[in-house]
Amino acid sequence: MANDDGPALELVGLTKAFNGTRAADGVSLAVPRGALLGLVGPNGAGKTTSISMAVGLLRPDAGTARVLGVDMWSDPVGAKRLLGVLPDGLSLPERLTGGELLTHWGGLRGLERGLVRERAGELLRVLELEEADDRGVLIAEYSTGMRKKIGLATALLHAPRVLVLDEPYEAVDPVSARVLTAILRRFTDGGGTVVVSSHVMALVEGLADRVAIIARGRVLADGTLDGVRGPDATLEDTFVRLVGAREVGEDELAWLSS
Ligand SMILES: Nc1ncnc2c1ncn2[C@@H]1O[C@H](COP(=O)(O)OP(=O)(O)OP(=O)(O)O)[C@@H](O)[C@H]1O
Repeated sequence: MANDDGPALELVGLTKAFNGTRAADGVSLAVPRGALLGLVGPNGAGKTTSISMAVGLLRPDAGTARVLGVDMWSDPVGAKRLLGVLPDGLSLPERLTGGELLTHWGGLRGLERGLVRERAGELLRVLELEEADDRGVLIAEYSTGMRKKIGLATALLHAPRVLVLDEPYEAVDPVSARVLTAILRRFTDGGGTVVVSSHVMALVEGLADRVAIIARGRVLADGTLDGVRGPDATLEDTFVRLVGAREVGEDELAWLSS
């Protein structure tokens, strides 16, 4: 059973090595209820690995995750019921339309058919996928941004309490990005909790109230946006200071300007 207090999502010492190298090295985070947390880090930092372990897609070597107090690895069904996930590189059934996917997904989630029809129609409309659906466009024909949006719709369909979205804004046009932000705000206003990974610092600054910076498989900073970046710095300044910036030397890639 979900508990009534404590964090919405807890990552506890999550560790995973690939070929002897630790992609996540004791990642611990507590995301309070109602928070919108931005998870940022450079390429290869371990964001996707940590998220995948947190949502039950990748078995950790050590550590665990709890969703509203429900342990992901001892009660995966209970934990996943509370969770909506947009994974990295989501694979979708290409021969279905968006509407068919949502109908199928709702059935798998054990939702009543009428409710699925209602919610699916609303999600397709709000995410501006309705017109393509009316024309019978298959997911195989979707653009990258449309794939993100239908993935998000599957994450929302069962009205989860915690959303974990890996790069949800990637390839999404500015109008759809606004819709996505409005959906996430409504979700947190209603007491839901969101974790969003992103490379775009300005986006995280405008969206999140909490931030965690991860690099080389470790959490370097975690807290409120103001607490992490300080009163005078931007999130990007803080990120570069903690992660370290690489300058391109004058003699490097010289052949590009010859
Ligand atoms: N299945 C895998 N097999 C081997 N190595 C992996 C695997 N998945 C991830 N890695 C390695 O683990 C490290 C962390 O990768 P991860 O995808 O978690 O980083 P990330 O922070 O999500 O990066 P990006 O921002 O580039 O998406 C990288 O060095 C990556 O090469």
